[in-house]
Parts: sequence; C-alpha cells; structure tokens
Amino acid sequence: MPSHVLIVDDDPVQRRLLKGTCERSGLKVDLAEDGESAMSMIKRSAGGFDVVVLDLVMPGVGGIAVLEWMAENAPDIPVIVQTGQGGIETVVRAMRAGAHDFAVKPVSPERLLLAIGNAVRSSGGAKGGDTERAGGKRVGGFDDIVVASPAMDRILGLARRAAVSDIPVVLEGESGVGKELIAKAIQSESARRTKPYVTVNCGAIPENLVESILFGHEKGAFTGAVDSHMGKFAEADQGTLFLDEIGDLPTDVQVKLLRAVQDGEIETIGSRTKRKVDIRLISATHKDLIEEVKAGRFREDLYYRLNVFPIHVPPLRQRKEDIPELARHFTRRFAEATGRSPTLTLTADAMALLTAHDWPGNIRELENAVHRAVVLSETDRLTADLFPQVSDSCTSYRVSELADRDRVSAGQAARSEASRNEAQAPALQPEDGWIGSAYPAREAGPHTRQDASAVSAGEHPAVRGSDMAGALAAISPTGDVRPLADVEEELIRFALHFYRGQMSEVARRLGIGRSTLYRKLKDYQIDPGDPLRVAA
Ligand SMILES: Nc1ncnc2c1ncn2[C@@H]1O[C@H](COP(=O)(O)OP(=O)(O)OP(=O)(O)O)[C@@H](O)[C@H]1O
Repeated sequence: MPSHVLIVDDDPVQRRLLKGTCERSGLKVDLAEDGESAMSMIKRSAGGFDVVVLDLVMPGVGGIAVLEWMAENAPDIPVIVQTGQGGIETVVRAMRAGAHDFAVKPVSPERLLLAIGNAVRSSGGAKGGDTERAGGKRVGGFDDIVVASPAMDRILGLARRAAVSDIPVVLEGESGVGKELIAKAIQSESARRTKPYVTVNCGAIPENLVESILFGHEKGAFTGAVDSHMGKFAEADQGTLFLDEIGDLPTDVQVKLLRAVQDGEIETIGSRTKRKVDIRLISATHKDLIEEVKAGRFREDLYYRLNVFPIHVPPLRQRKEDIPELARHFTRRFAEATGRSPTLTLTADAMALLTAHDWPGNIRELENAVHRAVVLSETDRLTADLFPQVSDSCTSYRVSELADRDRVSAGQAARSEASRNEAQAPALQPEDGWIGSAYPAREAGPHTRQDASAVSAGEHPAVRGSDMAGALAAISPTGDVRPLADVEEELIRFALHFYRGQMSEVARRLGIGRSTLYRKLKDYQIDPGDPLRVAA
C-alpha cells in the first residue's frame, strides 16, 4: 500500500506542486488548506496518514499550533515542516514543537521525497511506497549512509556513479563529514566488492615508514627490516586501496605513488624487480588539495592523476536537514548497542538544540554527543540536558543574536555564559529577560542565573541597582504607573521567550487558556516566533 501524505498549505499553487511531486512517486495524497482543516482531517482519519507536510505560516491556526496539537493528539505521525530561507530560529522552534524534519522553501522534489521516505521509515510505518530505496541492503554500502539533504543526496548520486567504474576518486571535506563511509560504500557497490579493501591513513604513519608501508620492503632492505613486508599496494591487488589524508603524504613518496598510479607498477624497497598491481584508488583529504599544489606541498601531476573524479562532501552545518535524521539514527544505533530500550527517543527540545548547533567536528561530533547522551540517560527520553556541550554553544549563539538585535553591548553578551549544569534549563540570561522596550524586565526563577551587575542603558531607576530580578517595571519613564495593557503585553512577550515559544506552557504559566493567549497575541501583534521584536 502506498504511503499516505497530508499536505497542509494555504497556497494553492504550492499545494498543487507538492501533490504532483508526491503522486508521481506513487504516494497517496490528501490536501488541507489551513491548520484547522488539517487537524480535523487527522482526527477523522484515525491514524490513516503516514506523514504530514506542513506549512508554518498560514492564516488562522498556524503551523506551530498544528504541531503542538499533533504532539498531543497524533504523536506518531511524523511532520515535515516547510520553512523560509535561512530561518534557523524557525527551524528550532518547529523542532521544539515536535517536527520530525524540515525542508527549506522552495522545497525541491528530491528533498521532499527524501524527507518523506525518511519520515515513513523512521516512524516504522513504511507501506512500501516508491520513496523506499530499491535494492537489497549491503553492509557498508550506500544504505548505511543516512541522508536527508539534497546536497548529500547529490553527493551520493555522484558516488554511486563512481562506484560502477574504476575511476580514481578524491573525497574532499572537513574531518568527520563521512568521507571514509562514502569510500567504503563506493567499494562495496563496485565490481571489486568481493576483493580486498585496504585502507591507509597517510597522516598517521611516521614519515620514514610511509614508503615501506605503502610499497613493502624486502628482508634486510634497511636497518631493522628483519622480515619482508608486503605493503598496502600489494595487499590491495585486484581490489581497492583507500588512501586517507592523502594531502599528508611526503613529497618523495608522492613520486613513487605517481609511478604506481601511472604505470600500475610498484617497486618494493630492496627489490630489483617491479611488480604489476591492479588497484582501484580512492583518496580522501581534509585539506584543499589545489591549495597544497599551489603551495608546492603536493605534486601537480599526481593531483591530476588522482583527482579524476572529485567529490566534495559539505560540512554538517551546510546541510542541517541531515541533523534530525542522523540524530535519530545514532540514537537507535547506540540504544541497541548499549542494550537500552528500543523506544529511546530524543525529546523535541533536544532535537531543536542539536539542529541549531553548528557541529565543527561534523557527524563524528554528533555521533559522540548522542552516544554520550544514550549512556547517561536514565529514562527512555534523551533530553536537552544530556547535551551540555551543545547547550553551551547554542547559548552563546542565541545571546549574541539577541545582543545584536537589542543592541546590548558586546560586554554584556560576553558575560552571558551558561554553566554546563544549567544546560537543561532554557538558556536565558538576565540580559535576555528584557524585551527590547524601555522597560528591561529581569527574569528569575529556577531556570536562570542572576547578574545584578548587568544593567541596561535604558533601565528605569525603579529597577536599576535593586534586586528586582523577575519584576516588570511598574513605572514609566515619565514617573507614572504604566498602563495594564503595556505590562500585559510585555509579560506575554517575555513568557514566550522564556518558554521558547511553547504555547501550552506559556498559557499554563500565565494562567490563561490557549485560545485567550492566541487572541492576545493577535491583539498585541506579537509574533510568537520572534516575541522580542517590538513593532517600529
Ligand atoms: N551520512 C552518515 N550516516 C551515518 N553515519 C555517518 C554519516 N556520515 C558520517 N557518519 C559517521 O560519522 C563518523 C565519521 O565519519 P567518517 O570517518 O567517514 O568521516 P571522515 O570525513 O572520513 O573523517 P576524517 O577526515 O576525520 O577521517 C563515522 O563513525 C561514520 O560512520
């Protein structure tokens, strides 16, 4: 049975386009033009949808409200939200509200189908739609590579094409982006898959041993050569040789490598004869090889020999769509490996945190962070506090953004560094508490740290210098009591920021119903996604 998709979008053109893409891939599609009808269709279908593709900005009930409703009423249906360009804040808000994945508008057909395929697979509700990848699973093959972004999908498309020939491939990209995984996939899907696959990390071998390790040596060829050694090229004969960190190869060894690649012959140290080898070469480097050539550290002739089919693997921060899928993948993997419950899942807050992070160590860093969290978790939920390193860096991201937005001085922003142990709390600082108006409200409560020295330039005398954390200014700059509506507006904005846009929590804490909250947002023209912004 094909997978059943509900597309929720107020734009009829967009609805038609997305529907066409899905139907051409054999999916069954229903359409909703607003949040309200989406919720009633989901209610009526009683679990009939496998996935929902949801626009966030719609008149009436918006996407975030639908997400929140689904978190309570249809938590098993994965939701893919459509977001505007570069809106990482929106993405974070949607993930926090329980979105499974996001796609940046205009959503390309490939991205949409990938996201739907992943969502259906990970919710375990695959009914065999055409978005499922064809072909049997091969260990170490492309099926082991988690992909959700179009960028990565294109890379894997290239790698698949390279796999069917013997063309030399160079994989370039930062450390931890998955170069080795792709190299292995190319090998395991190539005609040489049953032949040897030999890997060498050129950067990890002492310089004086590189030549011997690659090409081997005869007994007695040099002091200490007590036995003959075969060498990686000979080991990989008929198969594939993966040369990792090729940019670290000493220049004299580069000459020998060039000869081996050019003539298919190797010269074992101490041997008078040459040996023919038949090798498929895959190389990888975190360096920019052309820059190495320009700097004279890498031979140009070797560069052109090796770099026949270059593949650049982008860093994770440039393909954030991959983060949720990778995080879920690692959670499942480590849950299984450590004997934890297979129902171990990441909370929406944790997912939002991971998605916002820039991952300088790329997928390896994400993998390690999830591993650590799985080991530390005591329940079957991986919460944000299990990712303290990530929380810290996200705090600085948010604070610096707020500092910019509200023109808070750099000094103030620098003071705002959250402690690791407070990572589970909403990462707010005293400066965050004020809402960009003339009345800087300090927030307090168990979630935050106090900093009495942080006094904003526009702070009212009633607040300045006193321990007024958590108070809103009651007196206006003219010395009069502020209108109730002003204070209410300020409090709502603050609460939305404090609870990171979680409507149910905000309504509960303010002691009002959700519909009242929505009405007030409308009255005060507050954007729940950007509550600190004050209308000009
Ligand atoms: N798309 C992916 N899906 C699943 N796991 C991945 C993916 N990409 C990378 N990984 C995992 O992330 C880790 C780092 O990947 P890998 O070693 O291939 O990166 P690399 O670019 O070769 O790094 P380095 O340059 O440091 O050797 C590995 O454990 C790998 O299995």
